[in-house]
Amino acid sequence: MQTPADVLIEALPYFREFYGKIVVVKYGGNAMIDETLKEQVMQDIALLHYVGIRPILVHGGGPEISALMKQMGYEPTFVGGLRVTDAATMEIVEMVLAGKTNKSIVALLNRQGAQAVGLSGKDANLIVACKMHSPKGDLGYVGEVARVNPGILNLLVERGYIPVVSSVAIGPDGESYNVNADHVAGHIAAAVGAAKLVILTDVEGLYADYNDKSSLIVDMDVARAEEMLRTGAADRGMIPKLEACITAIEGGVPRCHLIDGRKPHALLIEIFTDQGIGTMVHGSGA
Ligand SMILES: Nc1ncnc2c1ncn2[C@@H]1O[C@H](COP(=O)(O)OP(=O)(O)O)[C@@H](O)[C@H]1O
Ligand SMILES: CC(=O)N[C@@H](CCC(=O)OP(=O)(O)O)C(=O)O
Repeated sequence: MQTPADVLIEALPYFREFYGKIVVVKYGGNAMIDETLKEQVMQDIALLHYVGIRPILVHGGGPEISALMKQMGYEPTFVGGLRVTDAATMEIVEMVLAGKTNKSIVALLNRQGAQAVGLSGKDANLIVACKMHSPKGDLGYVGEVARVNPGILNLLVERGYIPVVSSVAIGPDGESYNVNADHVAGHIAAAVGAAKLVILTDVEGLYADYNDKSSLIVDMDVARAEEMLRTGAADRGMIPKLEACITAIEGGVPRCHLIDGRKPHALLIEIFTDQGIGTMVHGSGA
């Protein structure tokens, strides 16, 4: 029978491995809706901070954007997991993500004793984007990351603040772009040299076959992630997540994880226990 001390001792090698390192956490979608879970995620992030890890939180908020769009009489449309974003939708996206969602996460983290600072990709030109030209059609103001200027993030984490980043980016002429939050997380993880990218989502992890829940992939390399994108085995919301893992790993991040944000304290289980959780993506041969 494991005692509380055993649990802490099991975590010791992980405290040591990640002490002083940056861990980028992507939090979004449906895992963000439940208030109890939300509070637990904030506790986990505060805990990372208090054991000397430097977390950066990148958040989404797709369901909240869709809810406000519907309230305002617009019908949300997605192509390949990305929201078709006309000018009116872009305004709603910015109001929700950079406004309400970002500030509510900051407030929740600060209630856990952290010093969180909310940023959008516009602050200090953190995320510069250009229009995404998708082969699937014109997505309007959907952006792809052209450049990350991580200076502000490094400054904040060195001073003990927890950056909370929304995925609204700035274009070359100062215009706003709606960038998928998974894509932003992948680019930020690469730009800051994170030790890990952890993406919390609303499934156990990546299934080889989504219709077969016994096909959870525990561990895979980038080549297999690319293959799953090519064959369509990962579709809808999983597409940007796998793309984010590939971007991060190609940018030097050793490991990325897709984990179940509906599971209480999934983040702590992933980082501090031997068992791990969800799907780990790593470089070829790692
Ligand atoms: N092979 C797969 N394994 C797991 N999930 C998949 C797969 N293919 C598609 N999906 C879908 O991806 C979704 C996760 O993406 P999304 O809903 O955008 O997450 P979030 O809202 O957390 O950003 C899952 O709920 C599932 O419907
Ligand atoms: C282009 C695009 O799709 N942008 C996303 C941005 C928010 C997001 O990514 O939220 P989740 O992480 O909750 O899905 C959107 O408009 O929904």
